Amino acid sequence: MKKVWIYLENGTFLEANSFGADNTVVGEIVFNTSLSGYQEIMSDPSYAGQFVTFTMPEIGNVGTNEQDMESAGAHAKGMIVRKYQPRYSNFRAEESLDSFLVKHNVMGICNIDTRYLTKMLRAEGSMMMIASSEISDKDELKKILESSPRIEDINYIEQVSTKKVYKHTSGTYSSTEFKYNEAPQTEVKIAVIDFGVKRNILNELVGAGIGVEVIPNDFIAEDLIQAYKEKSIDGVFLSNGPGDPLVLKKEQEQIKKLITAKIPMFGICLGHQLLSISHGYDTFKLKFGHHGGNHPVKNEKSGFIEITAQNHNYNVPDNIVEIADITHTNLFDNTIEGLKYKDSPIFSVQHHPEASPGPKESAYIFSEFVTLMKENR
Ligand SMILES: NC(=O)CC[C@H](N)C(=O)O
Repeated sequence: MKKVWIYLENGTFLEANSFGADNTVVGEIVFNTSLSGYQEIMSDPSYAGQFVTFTMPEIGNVGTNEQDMESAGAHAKGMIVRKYQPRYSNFRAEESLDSFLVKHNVMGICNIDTRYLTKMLRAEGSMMMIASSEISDKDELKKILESSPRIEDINYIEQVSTKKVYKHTSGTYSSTEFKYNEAPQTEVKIAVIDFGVKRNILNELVGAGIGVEVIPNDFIAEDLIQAYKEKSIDGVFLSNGPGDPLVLKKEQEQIKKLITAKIPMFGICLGHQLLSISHGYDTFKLKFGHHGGNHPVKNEKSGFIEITAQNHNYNVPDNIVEIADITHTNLFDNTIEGLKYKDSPIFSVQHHPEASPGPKESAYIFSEFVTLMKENR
């Protein structure tokens, strides 16, 4: 097998084997504890700029297929796994994970102690790293890493947002019939602002009876306010997306105008963070973030515990309770997972109700958005 070398900013230097694309790449290393869904994770645009360490020890055994893509490409810088399994076996598989990574120019790093890496990241926090299938010299890798921009210095949204407006019409995916369900009758219409949206969010919105038009990140608030006044949209959805939400100044300015216009809004993950920042409450960085498919979240309204899919490094601050009610709380670390703003038709969640990969028990949230829009029509 080909060799690969990785160097982390805390001085850790390791040799491992590589699959997927050959390259020399700098990114932020995080760990993900999901047991399944490696393809959905690699094609989730929110991972742009990051290396994902999988705690699941064997990866690759179900191959990859077109239906499970969360976007048109694979956006993570690389994946780090204990064991890469080249022999895949699944009736939906179309190609191996190796050729999938080559096609999307993403590095695969294997035969590495991912438990050691995960424990280190848990103790020291997410950090920058470099991986190379070409350079084996530690000092040279260190030099490149130190002269490269950090994740918070790069605007990854520009790379992953759509360049043109489009309508999304596909409904939710049936995991018993292995096909997309027919979209129900449209009850309300929205504009989805694409910061790197996952396809399954669009599927769930459509599946809840929402007409969906996806627009680029460089949207103009006045156009949406006009569309809302003319009743050609009933609300706005703010998507998930990569990187540090604090760097997205242009987007925050536009969102502030939508808040003032009292347009019904719903945000997931990065969208949730941008709503907080645009209300004047800046996000902070968690030590190692939440990336996995088993995070218990308490629904503060019903009292029920939902097991959720998560993928974020940043969080909204506790003092946002001055202007919003907490609707959901993470039971791993008590951080805020969901908000309903007190005087406006706006709510948002930090976790991923669309799952994909992960449990689907938070999917009711999409119907709550429909109710909110109907109530404010
Ligand atoms: N999935 C997302 O939208 C992630 C949001 C943001 N990039 C974070 O890491 O917190």
